[in-house]
Amino acid sequence: AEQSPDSGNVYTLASVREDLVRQEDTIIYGLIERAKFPSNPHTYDEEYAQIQGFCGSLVEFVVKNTEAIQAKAGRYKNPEENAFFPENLPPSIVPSYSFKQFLHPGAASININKSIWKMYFQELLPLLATSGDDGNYAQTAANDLSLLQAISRRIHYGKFVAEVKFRDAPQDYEPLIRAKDKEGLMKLLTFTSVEETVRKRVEKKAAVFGQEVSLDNEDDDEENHKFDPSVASSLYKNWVIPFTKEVQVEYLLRRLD
Ligand SMILES: O=C(O)C(=O)C[C@]1(C(=O)O)C=C[C@@H](O)C=C1
Repeated sequence: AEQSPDSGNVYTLASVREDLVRQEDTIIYGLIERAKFPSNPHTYDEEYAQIQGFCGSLVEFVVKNTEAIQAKAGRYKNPEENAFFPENLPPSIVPSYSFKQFLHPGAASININKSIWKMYFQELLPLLATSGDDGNYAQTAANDLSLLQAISRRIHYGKFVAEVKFRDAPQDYEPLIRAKDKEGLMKLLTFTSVEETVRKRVEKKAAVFGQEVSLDNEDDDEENHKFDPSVASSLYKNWVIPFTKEVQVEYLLRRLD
């Protein structure tokens, strides 16, 4: 297709919302994959891990080392990605793609993965995983990481949502930014009906994607889900949407620097 001179503007409110909808699928599959394993407490227990030359739990070991490999392979060159342990990540060793400079440079300093990490282990996992131990600690940690990454990517995508909203109505945002009016910004960027639609769709997707599929119609079992669909809507209602909004406010506060 022919590129218009304005094709630097690849993001619109419709396109970022479409992207958020697609990211729901990734998060829900991530929930299904993590729910496949029981709680497996040894994955998170520093005393149990006893890894030579490493201080921390098995999940920290897997996340830190996987992030280091992915950093070398260029993952964090993409402004949509934010590491959980950004300190001391090795540089990329692969040729770099030139990503569109869409965000204000202040975006790079926003990383709320510490809050996401805490929410994930303290709030989400107890709702999602049945208690038990099946020994699959490494697999459990790997599934934790891919779900954490999907949630983090979704939440930090708020930077793009905020930039689009700012460009669409700078006259509304600028006075609030100058006044550092967090509450006013929060109100201006909120669309309650959109949030409700998101929550309902996520719950429906969780029920549909988590269904047992059988070829015999009689056997279709609406009750037997791979995880409780209300966990997905709670995740969005209590954490994903509020964190996405927090990222938007943080981004906007830096937008005129
Ligand atoms: O769609 C938007 O406008 C967003 O900012 C995203 C989002 C969300 O996290 O789903 C957050 C705030 C809005 O109130 C509605 C939805």
